[in-house]
Amino acid sequence: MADKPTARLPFKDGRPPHLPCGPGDVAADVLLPGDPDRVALLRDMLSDVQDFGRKREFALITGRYKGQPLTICSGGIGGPSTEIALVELAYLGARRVIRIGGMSALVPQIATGSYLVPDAAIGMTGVGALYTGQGFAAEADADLAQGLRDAAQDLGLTAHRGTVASTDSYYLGQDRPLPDGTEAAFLDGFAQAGAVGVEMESQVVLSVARALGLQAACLLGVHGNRATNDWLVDYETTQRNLLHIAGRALFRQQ
Ligand SMILES: O=P(O)(O)O[C@H]1O[C@H](CO)[C@@H](O)[C@H]1O
Ligand SMILES: O=c1cc[nH]c(=O)[nH]1
Repeated sequence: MADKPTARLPFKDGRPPHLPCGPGDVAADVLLPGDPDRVALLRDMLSDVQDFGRKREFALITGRYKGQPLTICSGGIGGPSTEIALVELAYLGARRVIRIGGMSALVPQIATGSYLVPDAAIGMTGVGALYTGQGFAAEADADLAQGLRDAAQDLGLTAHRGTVASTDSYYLGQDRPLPDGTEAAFLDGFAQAGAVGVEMESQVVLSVARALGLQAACLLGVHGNRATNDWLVDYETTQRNLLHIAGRALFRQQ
């Protein structure tokens, strides 16, 4: 890679234009939450932490989880920022990526406080369509996904299996009312296509990771349930369990 940034690839001395870090700063294994505050929340669960700070929505730390090197990097909300994070992480040496985040279930059987490890992500994200083609499912790495389900079970936590739907929209695209009362009806279509949950990034993570040759899977805490209208007000425990499940899955495999 050139030392001098070019318009085509604006890295400087190997440092990417968006993530707050450079060569040698990223571990092969990466957890990708959406919210930068979740990087801070999980920080005390790692040892030997190097904090590279934050640029825009991208906060990044690298440390050790039970002795193994691990990076946690936030990717923001939605496809565009998530694609940026994944591509820059891949340039910096990431090999396995797990999206850790939240979703709402579309079926009553998947209760708030439980987890979903999708086999695949469908939906209507622009980045997903760009990388995978409109209408195609993006598949998780089967071994990594099964490792996450096994790890959850070992920890006594319930991890469901199924398809998740991702969308670029939190309000209209997820059938939430706008201030003038306008409501859409996209969730039935996702459920009819086989999805059991909805959120905003899994289709992006799985399709971009596949194109980059990264092993990737998603581990989603169930923050809401659209069938029962239940909403988890405090999801700190769920978020911290995401790190325990993911860490166990990543490092048991080796
Ligand atoms: O919990 P995170 O990873 O932020 O994910 C979910 O929450 C955000 C919306 O509030 C979207 O990014 C959605 O996918
Ligand atoms: O309902 C929800 C919950 C989390 N994330 C979403 O995108 N939607």
